[in-house]
Order: sequence, then structure tokens, then C-alpha cells
Amino acid sequence: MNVQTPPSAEERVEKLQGLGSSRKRVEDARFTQGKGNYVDDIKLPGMLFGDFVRSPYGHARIKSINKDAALALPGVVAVLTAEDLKPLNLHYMPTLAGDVQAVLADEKVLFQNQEVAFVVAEDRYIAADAVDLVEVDYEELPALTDAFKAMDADAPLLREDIKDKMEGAHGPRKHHNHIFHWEEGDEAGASKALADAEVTVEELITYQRVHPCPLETCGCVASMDKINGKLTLWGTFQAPHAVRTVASLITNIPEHNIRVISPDIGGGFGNKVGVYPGYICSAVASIVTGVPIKWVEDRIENLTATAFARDYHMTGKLAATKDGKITGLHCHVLADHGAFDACADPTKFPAGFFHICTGSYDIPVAYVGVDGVYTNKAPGGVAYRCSFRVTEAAYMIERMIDILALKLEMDPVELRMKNFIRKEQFPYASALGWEYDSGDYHTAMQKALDSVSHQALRDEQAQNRAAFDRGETRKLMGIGVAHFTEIVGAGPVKNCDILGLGMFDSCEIRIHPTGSAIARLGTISQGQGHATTFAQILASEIGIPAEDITLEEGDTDTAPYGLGTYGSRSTPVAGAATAMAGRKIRAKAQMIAAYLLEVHEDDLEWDIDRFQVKGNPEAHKTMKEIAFASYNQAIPGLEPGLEAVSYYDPPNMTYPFGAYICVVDVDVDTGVTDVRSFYALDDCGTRINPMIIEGQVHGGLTEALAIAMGQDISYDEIGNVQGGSLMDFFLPTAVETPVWQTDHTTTPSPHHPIGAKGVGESPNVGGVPALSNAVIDAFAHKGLTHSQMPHDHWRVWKTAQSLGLTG
Ligand code: PCD
Ligand SMILES: [Cu+]
Repeated sequence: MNVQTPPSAEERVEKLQGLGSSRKRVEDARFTQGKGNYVDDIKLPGMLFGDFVRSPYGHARIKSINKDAALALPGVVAVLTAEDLKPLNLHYMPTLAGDVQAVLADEKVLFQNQEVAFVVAEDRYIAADAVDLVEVDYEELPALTDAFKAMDADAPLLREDIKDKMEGAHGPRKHHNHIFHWEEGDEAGASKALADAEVTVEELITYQRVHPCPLETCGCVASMDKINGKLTLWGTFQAPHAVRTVASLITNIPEHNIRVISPDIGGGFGNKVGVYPGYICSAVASIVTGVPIKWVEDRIENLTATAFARDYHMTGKLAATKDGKITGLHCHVLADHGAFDACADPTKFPAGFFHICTGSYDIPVAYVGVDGVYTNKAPGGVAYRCSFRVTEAAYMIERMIDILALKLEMDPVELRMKNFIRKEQFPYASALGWEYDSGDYHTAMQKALDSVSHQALRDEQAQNRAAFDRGETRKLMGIGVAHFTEIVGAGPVKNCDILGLGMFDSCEIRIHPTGSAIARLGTISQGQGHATTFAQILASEIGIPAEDITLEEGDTDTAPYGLGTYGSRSTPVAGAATAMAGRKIRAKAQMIAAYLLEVHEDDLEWDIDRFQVKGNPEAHKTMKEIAFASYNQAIPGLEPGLEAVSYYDPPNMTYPFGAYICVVDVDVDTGVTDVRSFYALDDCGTRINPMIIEGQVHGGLTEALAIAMGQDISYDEIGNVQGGSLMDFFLPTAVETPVWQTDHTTTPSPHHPIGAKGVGESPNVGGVPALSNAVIDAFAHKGLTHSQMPHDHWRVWKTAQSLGLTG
């Protein structure tokens, strides 16, 4: 006889591939075989193609537009201009920041490559040819590209459409190029701390304009079914439900007649949060022509006309005692928002969560003031792998700490350790109003220091410096340390909304009779691996193996309403909703099991994948058995079926953190900087999938390297964008990318149902200051306190030259 032993508890846990398992990414079978389904893969019968006529000028008046030659080209169906959109009241669209943005330029262009006309043709090539045939007569105007001159008395007037509107979305405007003033904290207190301080430091720290540059550019397919009155929009949307609501509000098509689908997305990185003119023009063109319209950007369009990130000029001031106790922080930011305020931030926070800028430190008093201004640059202001201006904040404070350490002649690590919020202070109320949920910074930092043998590195650096001075080497060694505190998971609906939509998120689960399941979420993966990880959360909650759970996101006709994926909010918010919905399933399953086992519910206990009678584990019902029973038994007092939905409003955000240490070698004669090693310790609370986390950290660090060492979208005085193609916009390849060494500690979030915090953004938040601090540290002993990112070869060489180090 063949006696089968039942699987052990360990085997049952293993089978689930739940929390903590490095389960292989289920989506990759498709992606690695070219079977992904991206927007550009969508091909519909009769589909037409759109392309934009764009402004060559940074600032100019449009005197006339002549479409005749373009319309005469065979295959051209329509050419739309602002005049065509006006009767529909669609020539301007609302931005996420409460401003309006021209869909097609209305009388004026305000940045280079701004959308001026939309050509619709039978194929993409004809559309591109027709773009060249549209004749636009411009009168060039003086361009404003220096944010510091935006509010000068004689600064050119950019936004004629709102010139008399001195009350903006975030309060009064002081100048025609002023957008808002926003502040938080105690200005008088911070000023007093500075006045009374034994030691103060001050620095202007600029975080340059950069761009997320995802592999797949932005695009959409709009299809209006005139018979049923239904509009379907496929697009690269990081927040499909919000797009549906906004589309309904601005087109007056009832929301139930709009279906928004985000198919596979080839990287978002914040770039795909906003609404772009291409989406509106495609929808309008489809409504007008009754056939589907596809619009997909090229790389230059993506880099020069869709949302940028950063462009923050931050003046930081720290007050401290002689022995290094920080007593106050004062910070003012000049924020360059480009031609329209299209920042993606929760409504109440025009500078995002910048006021997390006290960082990991227990600073008794702080103040931050932010002024946003218009310039002749592309609009935007998205996260780019950092939730809502957290990277800027972390960069400012982590640079200021190094600058203070230099002045105090103290090791930057020692200064950090001295000022860290202590473990027992959590939950910690920061001077700028946040409540940090949990943390253990000293332990993380110590683990990082031990792992890299920090003291040995400093000793080696001392020797290197002496050898350099003796003329034995032309390379300087730099050590960069950063300790960041992130804030992710917006959330709480009471203070976070986008365009009035509260930032909760959702999960809906349906268990099938045979014990497998489908779960749908309000978020949308762009490569993060949600189909893998969210099934893992459920596997642990409901005892169904992850491989038996289908995960679906991105179709507004089927997914529950959610606010989408950005700001590392999916795990903190939708991940929590998933766990909560799972618990509802389990609660009903318990009632079913009680009925089947003929015991009281309270006599049952949960064990991995089943309910068993307390003290008698033999008497049990597995989740699989319970699922079937829910469909085939008439259970008194219970509805058939096994489904649940959860809309989760998080009580607080989560505060992941990390300690990063980077070592560089700078060649002073060429400015070439070699990243010798990079160690990243991340604490994101409970880890769902360690392998995915490692991949997220690798990706985020590579983006940090890109920003710190080379990316820069700058503009010349007449408004030409520089860095608008991959010829001069730095995108690191395997050649430039060092080996990333990852590590972790685990400090669960006390309020998240499974204790998880976000992680996707963290490596960018901590990576940029660690790299920048390392480069500047290489020159610190020669008197350098700060130098401007990106630390490309030319700038680093200029720094060496200005310090008299070049040959
Ligand atoms: N503890 C934990 C956490 C987390 N995790 C995982 O990891 C990931 C992530 O998560 P998160 O952090 O939560 O986040 P999400 O929300 O999902 O996502 C977002 C992010 O994500 C990142 N990453 C990535 N990846 C990829 N691949 N792609 C992409 O695009 C991207 N993006 C980027 C960004 S930028 Mo913004 O938008 O700027 O705001 S934000 C962001 C997923 O899968 C999850 O589940 C785990 O496992 N654990
Ligand atoms: Cu940000």
C-alpha cells in the first residue's frame, strides 16, 4: 500500500510562496519573450495616427498658422489647432497642480517644443511629413530661463492668460511670474536658533532639472464608439482611474461611458503620472472622426516636452553647538516649474513632502519656505523615483550635514550619529509636522559602517591624500555617506488628495470554486512586479498558493477605484488593502469552516492554509475545501460565494530609511570619477519579496548615478533646451554602472497590516546624496564645501582646476 504522508508545516508554507519568499517574477515569462502588450502594440481597424507641430522657440507670439499645404498632402485627415479646440472648451486643460495648461498653444508659445498643432494622418510617416508642411509664423519674444530673474521688475510676462489673476491655486501671487508661496514650521524660532548659534553654515544647493526618461515613451490610443457613446483610452497611465474621472469632467462624457486601460508599461518613474496634450488631442480627434487615433511620442518629444523632475534651488542654513548638536534648520526654495504649473503633488502640498527635509535628525526647530515661479521651460515637476520632492529634501539636508561636519572638523558619520532620532523616540513628531512611524537609525548606520570597514577607508583616504600631495598619484579618494528618511504611501485621505480625489487604494478578491483566485487592485505596475508580490501578500493571508492567484490591474471597467502607482504608494496603500481584503475572506472562510466542522467559530484557529479545531488539528478544512463549499453548500445565514473588497485609507504614511556609503576615485586631470564601491542598506519594514527589492534598489541606484553624475536638462538664454536627446542626456549603461552591494535591516511599520513600507524610491533618495557627497569629499581637504551636480567629467575637472590641482 502506498501511504502518503501529509505535507509538513514547512512544506505547506513553502508551497504558498508568501511573504518573504524570493519568488520569481511571474510577469517576466511574458516580457522576456517579447509577449508584453504595450500601447504601441495596440492596433485597431481603421486606426489613424497623430503627431505634433512643436514650437522651435522658447517664447514667441503665434502670428498665423497655415494648414493648407499639410491638408493637401494625400493621407492627411485633419490638422487641429487651438482654434479648433476652443469651441469644445478644450484648448486648455487642468493640471494636477490646480493651474491650466495649453493643450495646443493659444496665441503664444511658452517653451521650446510646446504643442502647436496636431496632425492626423493615415500613417505615422505621413503625419510626420505633414508636420513639416504646417506653416507657423512666429514673433520671437525675450525668453526667461533663469529662475532667479523670474520675479524681477522687468521680467517678461509669460502667462498672459492669467496675468490679472493674482490669486493662484495655492494663495496669492506676488508677481506675474510667481505661482505660489508655501511655508511650514517656525520661521521666528529657526531664525533665532541661527542668531544664537555657536556655529552656523549656509549654502545654496541646486538640484538640477532632470527627466525620468523611461524606456517606453508616453502614448495612447483613443477610440470613440459613436454608436454606443463609449470612449476607450489605452495609455501609459500611472493612475488610470484618475485619468477616467478627469477625462469625464473635461469632455462631459459620462464616467461610465469611459474606459481607461493601462496595458503593460515600459517604465514610468513618475513621467506617466501627468496628463499630456497628446491624450486630449487623440481623444478629440477620435470623437471628431469616429475612428481610433494613436499617438506615441518619440524620444526627443519625451525628453523635452513631458514632465521634468527637480529644478529646485535650495538655500539651507543649519545652526549647531560647537560640539555638533544641531539646534535649528532654515530653508528657502526657489522652485522652477516651467511654463505651466503641472507638478504632481497632493493638492495641499505645492512643494510635495519637501518638509521631510529635517531628514533623519532630531532638529528642535525648523522652517521651510518655497516660492514657485514660471519660466520658459517645459512644465512638470514629477517625482522621478522619489515621492513628491523627497529626493530634493534628502539631498539638501544630507549635503548640509556634510558641510556642517567640515566646518566643525568632525567626521560626517559622527555628526550624523550624534543627531539621529533615537529608536525610543518613535513615533517621532518632526519640527515640520510629520509623524515618523518607526525607525532604528543607529543600528542601520552601524551595520553599514561595519560592513564597509569605514574606519579603514578613512585611513586609506588619509594615505591617499598624503601620496597625492607628494605627487605620487593624480587620483583623490572620496567617501560619501548618506542616511535618508523617506516618506511614502500617500494616503491619509484627510490630508492627501489629487484633484479632490482622496488618496486611498483598493483591492477586490474573488475566490473560484476550485480554490484559485483573482485579485484586482487600483494600482498599476510599470515594471515593479506587482503581479508577483501582491499575490504573495494574499498567499500568506488566505493560504492559497501565490501561483494560483491571478493579479490584475489597470482596467477601469474591472479594477476597483484607486489612485494609482507612484510615490512608492502601492505597497503601503494597495498592499494594505490587499491584506485587509484577504482578512475579510478569511473571516468568512472561518464561518464556513465552523459550519462544515460543526463547531463554534471561536473553536477554530488558522494554520497556514486551513482552519483547524483548536487542540485537534486533524479536524480541519483547507482553504481549497472551504472555497468549494462556499459555492456548493447552502450555509444558513451566509451568502454563497467567497469575495471581498477593501478600500484602504492608511492612518499615516510609512517612513522607510537607509544608510548608504559610496567610495569614488577622482582623476583630477580628466575629471573622470570612478565609483569604486557602493553599499546600500535599506529598511523597508517587512519585506515581501527580497529579490524584487534587490532589483528595485539596483534600478534606483542606477538612476541615482545617472542624476548625480550626468543628467541635466538645461536651457540657454534664448530658451533652447539642452540635453533633449540621448546624444547629450546621460543614461547609464552596464559600462558606467558599478556593482551595487545591498543589505537590509527590518523595522516594521506599526500601522501597516503586514508592517511593510515602500522601497521603490528609496535608492534614488539616498543614492544621489551619497554619490554627490563622495565626489565633494574627495576635494574637501582642499577647501571645497560644495559643488554643483551633475558631477560630470567637465564639472569635476573645473572643480579641480579652481582648487589649483590640475597640472
Ligand atoms: N517591503 C516591500 C516593499 C516593496 N516591495 C516590492 O517592491 C516593489 C515596489 O514597491 P513600492 O515601493 O511600494 O513602489 P510601487 O508603488 O509599487 O512603485 C512605484 C515606484 O516604483 C519604482 N520602481 C520601478 N521599477 C520599475 N521596474 N519600473 C518603474 O517605472 C519603477 N518606478 C519607480 C517609481 S518612480 Mo514615482 O512614479 O517617481 O513617484 S514611485 C516609483 C513592489 O513590487 C513591491 O511589492 C516588497 O517586496 N517589499
Ligand atoms: Cu521628488
